[in-house]
Amino acid sequence: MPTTLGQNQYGKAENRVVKITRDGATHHIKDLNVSVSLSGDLDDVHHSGSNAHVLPTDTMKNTVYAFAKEHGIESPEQFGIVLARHFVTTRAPIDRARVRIEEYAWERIGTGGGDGGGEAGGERGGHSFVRRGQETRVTQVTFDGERVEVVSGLKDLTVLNSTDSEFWGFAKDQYTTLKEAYDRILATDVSARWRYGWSGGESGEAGAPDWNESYEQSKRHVLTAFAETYSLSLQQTLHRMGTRVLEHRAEIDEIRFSLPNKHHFLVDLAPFGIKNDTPDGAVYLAADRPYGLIEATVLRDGADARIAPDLTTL
Ligand SMILES: O=c1[nH]c(=O)c2[nH]c(=O)[nH]c2[nH]1
Repeated sequence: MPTTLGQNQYGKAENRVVKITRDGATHHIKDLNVSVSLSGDLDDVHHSGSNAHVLPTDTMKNTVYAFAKEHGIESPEQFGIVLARHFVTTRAPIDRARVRIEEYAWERIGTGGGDGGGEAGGERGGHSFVRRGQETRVTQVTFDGERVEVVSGLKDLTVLNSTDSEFWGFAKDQYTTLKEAYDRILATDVSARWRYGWSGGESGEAGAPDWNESYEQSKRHVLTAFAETYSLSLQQTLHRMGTRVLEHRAEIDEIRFSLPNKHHFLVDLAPFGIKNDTPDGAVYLAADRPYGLIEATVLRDGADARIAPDLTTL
């Protein structure tokens, strides 16, 4: 039966790279999960089994580790760009490379020395780390031989406002039982992806944003907007978070969020003769499912919407 080969790509997924850089007794750690995927003139391997155009995924794995040593890991974005350019520019049949990276953050364990976990972390603290429990930093670099596209962001950044959130005036039908809320908990695990306007210099990273600074500031603006918005819905909070990032970070053109609404239900303690809506606080049941899922993109005026709707695929 005649068939047509559709979109295809191949690569090595989830290369776990830990790089230690020694600066005397003070060590630095970078901990990444790197996934490479290549596409191009790969019809033959699917049709006839000829592997002439197939750089082994094992080689991709080796390249990731060799580049970590040779080029260093300044940021996940810089590392992804170097890798993506390498595969497209050195392999004629390959016309597109996509590199996805997650970064797991570590912080120093301070062991005395009085500096409470500063640079060296005390006498013996320069090589002891504890995993930072907050968010995971993510990036995706795509290179098609001409343009670099960088989409970065974060996931699993859990935040909660214990007041300044309402939800009322919503549409109602015969199945609506939700009570209007004038003072509720608003909590979510922020997943965000932002796309940079920069698309690569003639060579290397000329004119590229300061990736680490951009990440830290964007995260800060997301958190500040969450904390400072008096919320009438999670949708409104999402829009404020996106707008704030675009207002303050000129290098970003588009930002998308996926926000689970982590519902907290006031527990009915009336059967026990206990009033549970007192002004001095209340007890809630933190439900894990089902959850509302609020997703939207905020764009700089005139920018293209290029971040895929489903953030779980990124
Ligand atoms: O912020 C909210 N947005 C909704 O769309 C919604 N729907 C719902 O039941 N609760 C909420 N809360």
